[in-house]
Amino acid sequence: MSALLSVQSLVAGYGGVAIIEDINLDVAENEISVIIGPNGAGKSTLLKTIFALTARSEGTISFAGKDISGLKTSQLVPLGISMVPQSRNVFPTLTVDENLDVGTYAAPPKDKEAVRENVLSLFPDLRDKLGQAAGELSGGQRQMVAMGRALMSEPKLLLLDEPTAGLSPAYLEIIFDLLLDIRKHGVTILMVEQNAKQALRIADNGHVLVSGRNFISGSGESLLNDDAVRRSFLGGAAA
Ligand SMILES: Nc1ncnc2c1ncn2[C@@H]1O[C@H](COP(=O)(O)OP(=O)(O)OP(=O)(O)O)[C@@H](O)[C@H]1O
Repeated sequence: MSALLSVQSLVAGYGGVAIIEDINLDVAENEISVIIGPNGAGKSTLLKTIFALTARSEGTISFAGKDISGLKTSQLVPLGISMVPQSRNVFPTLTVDENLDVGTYAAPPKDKEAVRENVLSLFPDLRDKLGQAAGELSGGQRQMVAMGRALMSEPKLLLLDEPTAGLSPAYLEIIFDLLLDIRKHGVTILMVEQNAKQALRIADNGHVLVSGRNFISGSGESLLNDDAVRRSFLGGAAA
């Protein structure tokens, strides 16, 4: 099957300095794909470049068979790409419902109410918080609002930057279970995660990045069982 997202020979960075030096990566439709690697490897920069928030200088990015390399973020959302950034990913003074509504601005759905119901069915905990300011919620609940907002544009591909950052182990499991539910709704997921072992356990495929380049890619299971990956990126312990 051809890839939903294909990144070829990507070079990108900030102010003319390349952070992504040469990245190749394919994400198949309806898979969960995880990017791991050391701090500063360029993982967030890769996601931001795919979502046109960081400047690409070389290489191509294709989505659903179309070259999207030159498109702006506002053009990517209607095509079916959405992103949840790592931090400051909700509007704290807006209510939960207003935050969800913001997610429809760039690509208004035909039936907003049906999409909202669909999103709330994934995050039932948010139902009795709809009128509350998002800034008053716990970290895990805020992450649900951010993911819900991103899903309001009905994306085919959801980019998530460290969805479990700063969350308790209990919430970490909740978020990973939610990702499996989101995938069941037909959404393909590409995420960056520091909780690499847990993420690889639910992932179809993983990509280890080092210094802006591919180090190794493979199925989640094969990376969990790879000695070099275990030693250098998973804390050494058996999977
Ligand atoms: N807006 C920016 N302007 C300039 N340099 C930046 C910017 N954002 C990130 N960088 C630099 O790019 C490099 C890669 O950062 P990036 O956040 O992509 O790494 P990462 O692999 O996601 O790291 P972490 O796991 O620590 O989040 C770092 O050296 C960082 O300082």
